[in-house]
Amino acid sequence: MKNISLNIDKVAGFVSKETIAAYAPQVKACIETLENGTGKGNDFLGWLHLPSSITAEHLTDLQETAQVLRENCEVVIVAGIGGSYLGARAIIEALSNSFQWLQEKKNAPTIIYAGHNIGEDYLFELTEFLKDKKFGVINISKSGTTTETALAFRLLKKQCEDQRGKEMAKKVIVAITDAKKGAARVTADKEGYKSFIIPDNVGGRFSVLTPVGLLPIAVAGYDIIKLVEGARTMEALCSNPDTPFAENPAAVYAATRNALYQDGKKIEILVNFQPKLHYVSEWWKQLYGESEGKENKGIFPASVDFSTDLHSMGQWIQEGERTIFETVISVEKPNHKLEVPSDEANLDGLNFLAGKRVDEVNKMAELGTQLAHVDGGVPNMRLIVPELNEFYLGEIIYFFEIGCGISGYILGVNPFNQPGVEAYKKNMFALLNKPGYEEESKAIQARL
Ligand SMILES: O=P(O)(O)OC[C@H]1O[C@](O)(CO)[C@@H](O)[C@@H]1O
Repeated sequence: MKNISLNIDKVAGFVSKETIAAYAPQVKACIETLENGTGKGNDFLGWLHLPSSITAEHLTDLQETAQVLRENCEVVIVAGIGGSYLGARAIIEALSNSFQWLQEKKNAPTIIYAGHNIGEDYLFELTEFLKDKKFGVINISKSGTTTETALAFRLLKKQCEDQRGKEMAKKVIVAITDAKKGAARVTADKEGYKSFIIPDNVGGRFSVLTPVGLLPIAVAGYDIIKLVEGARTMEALCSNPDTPFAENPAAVYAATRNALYQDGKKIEILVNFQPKLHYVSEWWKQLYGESEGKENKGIFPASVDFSTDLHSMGQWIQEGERTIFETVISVEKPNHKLEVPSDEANLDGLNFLAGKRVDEVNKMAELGTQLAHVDGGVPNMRLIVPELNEFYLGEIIYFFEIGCGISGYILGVNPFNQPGVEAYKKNMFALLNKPGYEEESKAIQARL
């Protein structure tokens, strides 16, 4: 069976293959540091061997819980923010029919996301939509205290209990949170919800292969066993310090992006040519942004959906400041076949494409874009994915996770903390006069 692979040929005109290969000893040392748990943030390495440590019993428990939600809900709300929803959304959207929620006949509950914003209209419209729906909630928060998620859950819990009764609510609300601490844990224990634990040593952005991602994915009807199998395959290949550098795609990825960064390429754009991958990019942006953006360092992770964004951001990428490089997620084979029809009148002049698959057109757009961007001064890597299924998405998850751990260590930061995100929270709590923030409230009021 094929695996995902990384092609860096189109980086060679910017940093040489020798420069990248010279990172091999450092990369090996970074993998050993991860493996031995001797580096920065070593209390958050639970993701490293997570795929191989997931038991069949755990997967069965998740599948059985998913089944309860599938049988009792038309809609399931996944309430969470950042790492507590992006991984699930990335996988579910990558695997779903693009028009899933418009389908009349459904074989799984519609998954809706909440708790990732504080938009009053969003929450109002959601509660309105849910009024006549049999809905359930998966409440996900590692800390159990994140304001966005807690606020949405407060509304959803009440509505679910009012609409479906306390007993049914107990059945269709599931909590995924810390084993002991946080408001989500307290509520789950008090109300008797089924709950799953987010291990202490797995940070939010590395948690997609814990119940945080696996339960929503199973509820949506996707095969979590295959997803974990894919991740295990990459774990065996990429977390082994003895895998030769050139055969370890995550090692090569981490080395290449750092070599480019040293060469002045400060922005990495994750590119896809399949709109279903939009949320894979959103997940990736948090993974790399929170892990590396600190100590006034770090590649800025950006993303585009092509060819859509070639008609908006394409100009900037082709001719703007030359501080960017691209990593393209290139899916080899689509899951469906659609040919361009021939048309006798040929008014649109497209008969030269008649009989070709739409994907052939897309692939030429991809190749043409790569060549144009490289000509324009944008180094280009390609992550080649044989097809979009659970197995390869599992490979993608682990590839990017360990690539991030290695890359953060090359950069010299702690890739597993996120101290910077507290600043806005502190100000918001002070502005809202949260109990315990009296001093901060006074200080911030004086600044306004
Ligand atoms: O799961 P929690 O604790 O609600 O946190 C959600 C997200 O918020 C952050 O902690 C940032 O505040 C992320 O790192 C995390 O993924």
